[in-house]
Amino acid sequence: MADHATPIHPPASGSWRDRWQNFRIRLIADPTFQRFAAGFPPTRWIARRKGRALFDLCAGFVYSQILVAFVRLRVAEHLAGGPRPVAALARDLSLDADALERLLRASTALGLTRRCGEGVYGLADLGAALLGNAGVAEMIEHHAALYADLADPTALLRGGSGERALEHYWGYATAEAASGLSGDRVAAYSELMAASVPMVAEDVLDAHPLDGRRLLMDVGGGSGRFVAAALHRHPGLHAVVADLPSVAELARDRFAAEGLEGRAQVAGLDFHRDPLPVGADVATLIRVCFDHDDARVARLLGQVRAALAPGGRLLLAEVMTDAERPEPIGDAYFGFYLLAMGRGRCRSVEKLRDMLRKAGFRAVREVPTRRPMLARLLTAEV
Ligand SMILES: C[S@@+](CC[C@H](N)C(=O)[O-])C[C@H]1O[C@@H](n2cnc3c(N)ncnc32)[C@H](O)[C@@H]1O
Repeated sequence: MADHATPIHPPASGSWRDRWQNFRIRLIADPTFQRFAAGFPPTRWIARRKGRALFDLCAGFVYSQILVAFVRLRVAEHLAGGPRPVAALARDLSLDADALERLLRASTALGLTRRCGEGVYGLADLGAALLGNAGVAEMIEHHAALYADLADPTALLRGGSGERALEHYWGYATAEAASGLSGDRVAAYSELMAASVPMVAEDVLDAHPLDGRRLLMDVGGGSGRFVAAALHRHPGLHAVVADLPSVAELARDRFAAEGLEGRAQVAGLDFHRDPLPVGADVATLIRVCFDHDDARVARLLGQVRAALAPGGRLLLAEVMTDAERPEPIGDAYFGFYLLAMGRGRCRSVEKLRDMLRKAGFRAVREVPTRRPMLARLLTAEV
């Protein structure tokens, strides 16, 4: 590795911290030091931990594909009743017992299952967590499209050629006229969003109950699952979902099926082109802004502010990143997911706060949510 390594030069000047960092980096890149650190008792554990972290980075795609097999074969569901012998499970899954044991050993190493005795496996914490979460399983299946787009990551960074799988999947991201997207083009992503939004809805509505609010407008509200959750919690509340026409129809169907049609309306529109319905005293943008570039988000925030009634409040919830310290979900996962999709970026609280202020909102506040890795929440006043 070090034979091909580019020499690292210390900066001519800089703080002692920079000089120390540069010294460390040169040292770690040196193969002689690597060998020494791996054997020297005081540094051995650090070297092993870092080596393991680097190996996990190399092997991450294999781990993900083991997870896909685990989900597709519904292993967690088959172990929900308790530990089972491999042979019996193999019969249920129509899989060769050796192949299944290989999968179970791998999923045990990854914390999904545990070995309970010779040839017997049961669920471990991560496998059990999957059981209670249909949205995660759908997301794992959906990752097949992202996996295809990431096959050549440098081509992706260079802009690539031809339509990417995610670009096609999220038809609105790069469409010239998103309001023309047919029901077929929006069905898959709307279903995926409906499967994954309940946890976000719970966290947002727990962090910021809508007591005392009269009319909620959920902008980019998808097939209405967030609105349905809000209406079930707050019997005095009315709501409107503003989304693309074919998605708004899905929300209309949901409201009819859940007996909410008297309290929930839909507005089929393109929020980049058409005005939003006016008069709501609370608006929500749930997992919407990160799909779009800055200029469009700035315009959309201005539109939402103009549509809200005096005294109205906006709740903006999505994954946010840290301005100073890049982190895995916002910067690595969403950074590349949105790159494949063709639009959007994960923004920091500071960036969104600034955009909200520029759109005319005041008193922007972050309200802590239970699972910030799913969504952080900003509120802003008209
Ligand atoms: C990532 S989904 C989030 C859906 C929902 N808020 C949730 O969290 O499950 C983004 C939503 O924004 C809608 N959307 C995207 N571009 C739009 C546009 N130009 N006009 C109206 N809706 C749009 C999509 O149809 C989709 O339902």
